[in-house]
Amino acid sequence: IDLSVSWLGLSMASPLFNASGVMCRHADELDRLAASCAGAVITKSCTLEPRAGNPEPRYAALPFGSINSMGLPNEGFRYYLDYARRYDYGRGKPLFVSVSGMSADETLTILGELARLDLPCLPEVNLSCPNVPGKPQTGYDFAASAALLDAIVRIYPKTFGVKLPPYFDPVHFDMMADVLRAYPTLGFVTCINSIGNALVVDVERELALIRPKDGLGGLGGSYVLPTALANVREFARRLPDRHVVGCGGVTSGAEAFMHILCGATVVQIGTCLYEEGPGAFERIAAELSALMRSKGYRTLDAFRGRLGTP
Ligand SMILES: C=Cc1c(C(=O)O)[nH]c(=O)[nH]c1=O
Repeated sequence: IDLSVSWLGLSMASPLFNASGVMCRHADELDRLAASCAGAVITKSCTLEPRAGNPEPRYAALPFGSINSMGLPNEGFRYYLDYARRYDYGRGKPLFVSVSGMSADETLTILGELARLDLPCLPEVNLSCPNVPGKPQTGYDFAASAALLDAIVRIYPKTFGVKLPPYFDPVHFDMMADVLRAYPTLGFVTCINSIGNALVVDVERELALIRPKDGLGGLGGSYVLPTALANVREFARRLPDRHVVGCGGVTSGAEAFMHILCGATVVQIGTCLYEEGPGAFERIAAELSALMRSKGYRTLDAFRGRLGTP
């Protein structure tokens, strides 16, 4: 069974890696991911300046996933560019740098610096952070997304990707795909970010579970799997010459299989990684491999994007 993936000039021994935000804020965490069975590594979304993020409690594990309103805590883009400079690309694990400036200008400044360094890492531009009070999710504003992408391709000449929020209406799939299709250097779209502004209640204490935004936070984990799969399949259909990175609700080999069957090239793992630790990569890869064997598939290409309709 061959779980390898070659895409965007990269080669990965496993299609699984971390979702930005989980186990990737500090260099030691990133090194731990690089030493794990993950096929790649992506950094926590970065801003121009370091951020402490939102007041705690800001993360809670739930029966079927998680809720978070971290508020973009990160060490600042220079820290991650420095990590990207020192990273050992020779070990065959691609590095992705997630960028989520507090403004379009911040994002452009960060990408300009990244372009100047001309490193093998790829940017994943976050259009979907739901947890910075007062900061809208760019991905839900199609004109703002197009304007940002227009500016990005002027200052960043190489391949990049975007992290999208979940959409819930075919018209929105059409509109966002029309925006993204206009940028030939947009090599991948990551679907999905957390489902924003959910509210989880502690009945006994009669309190919201997390503090920021009076309890509103992004939902992750099994709760979001069906929405994630729909977004993966709908964008893979609309952007057949780009890659879709699946993200959302992967806790097992079967769910990784679902994402790839829906068209994902590779798959990110967030909540499950946060709760289980990096051993999740080995376990899920082994489960995926066993499932493929039972179905007679030897490679991911044998079933990628082949979901049918009854
Ligand atoms: C980058 C901020 C994000 C955060 C956060 O830092 O609160 N949480 C998410 O679920 N998705 C994000 O994109």
